Amino acid sequence: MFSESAANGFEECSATAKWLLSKTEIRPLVGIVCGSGLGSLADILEDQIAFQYSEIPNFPKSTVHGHAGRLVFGMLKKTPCVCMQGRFHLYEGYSIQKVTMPIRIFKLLGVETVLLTNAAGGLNQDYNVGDIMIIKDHINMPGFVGIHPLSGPNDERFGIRFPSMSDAYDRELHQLAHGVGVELGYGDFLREGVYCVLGGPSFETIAECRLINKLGADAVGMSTVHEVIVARHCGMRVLALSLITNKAVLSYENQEKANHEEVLQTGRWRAEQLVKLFTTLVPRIPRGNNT
Ligand SMILES: O=P(O)(O)O[C@H]1O[C@H](CO)[C@@H](O)[C@H]1O
Ligand SMILES: Nc1nc2[nH]cnc2c(=O)[nH]1
Repeated sequence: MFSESAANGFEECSATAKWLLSKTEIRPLVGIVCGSGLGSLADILEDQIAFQYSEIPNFPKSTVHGHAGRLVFGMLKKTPCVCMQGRFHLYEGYSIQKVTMPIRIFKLLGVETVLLTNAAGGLNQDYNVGDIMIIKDHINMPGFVGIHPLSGPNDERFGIRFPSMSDAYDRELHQLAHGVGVELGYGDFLREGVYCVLGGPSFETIAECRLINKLGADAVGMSTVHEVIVARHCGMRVLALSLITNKAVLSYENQEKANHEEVLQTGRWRAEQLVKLFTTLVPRIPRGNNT
């Protein structure tokens, strides 16, 4: 129906948002994106109305194990939410515009705050598997070579041509998440750090891990950053969390190898704590002050 070059164009996203709004009375203020193995976060929503991605006009399909491919609307305490149970990645073959299209749809649904989660490899040698890292900043590796979700003509209806990214990760939400984590007794495995995105789908070599660690990254993955940029471009506030699902291999003495099954297993193991974190956090998110 729509051409790929306009995959996240205003008209295309509006048509999809309009279709969704005609099927549910929920008007979400918070949008949640579930990372690999973290799909159970959607279960926290009450009075659910769920759509398979395949039935939503103009929506991509999930192809990765651990990403169910459902868009779930529901209430969390008194907050209306929408949750992507499964996200899209560049390595699936989607254009960067298609990967980030759901974030623009969030905006057009009325979402003010986006909560993103991902599974990531821990580069910081102090990190352990199962740590939850509040992302304070990112390194957009694909962006260094022009693979950027805002490349191409800018549509002012979404945002400005040159958006700042020095305030990409909302400091108030960061403090809120940290406070809730401590309150729930998660202090021992709560971190804050820098996330680096690479294209995937292969995991990193040892030399690549060493390089990005030296550049200042604490964790590495294949998602989130494009979504953050698009969310900030259109003025939604962002909180992003990485679950450290495996330790990145930085030494030739180490025989370990990253693998997707371990990533999913760690997701299932920590899901309960993430569910509690979100259930406590979401009702405390301030409303109506987009930046
Ligand atoms: O970032 P999410 O979607 O959590 O998934 C992460 O886990 C997968 C690798 O196991 C990659 O897709 C990586 O990006
Ligand atoms: N690139 C990358 N993505 C991941 N997702 C989960 N773990 C990893 C990892 O070690 N590297």
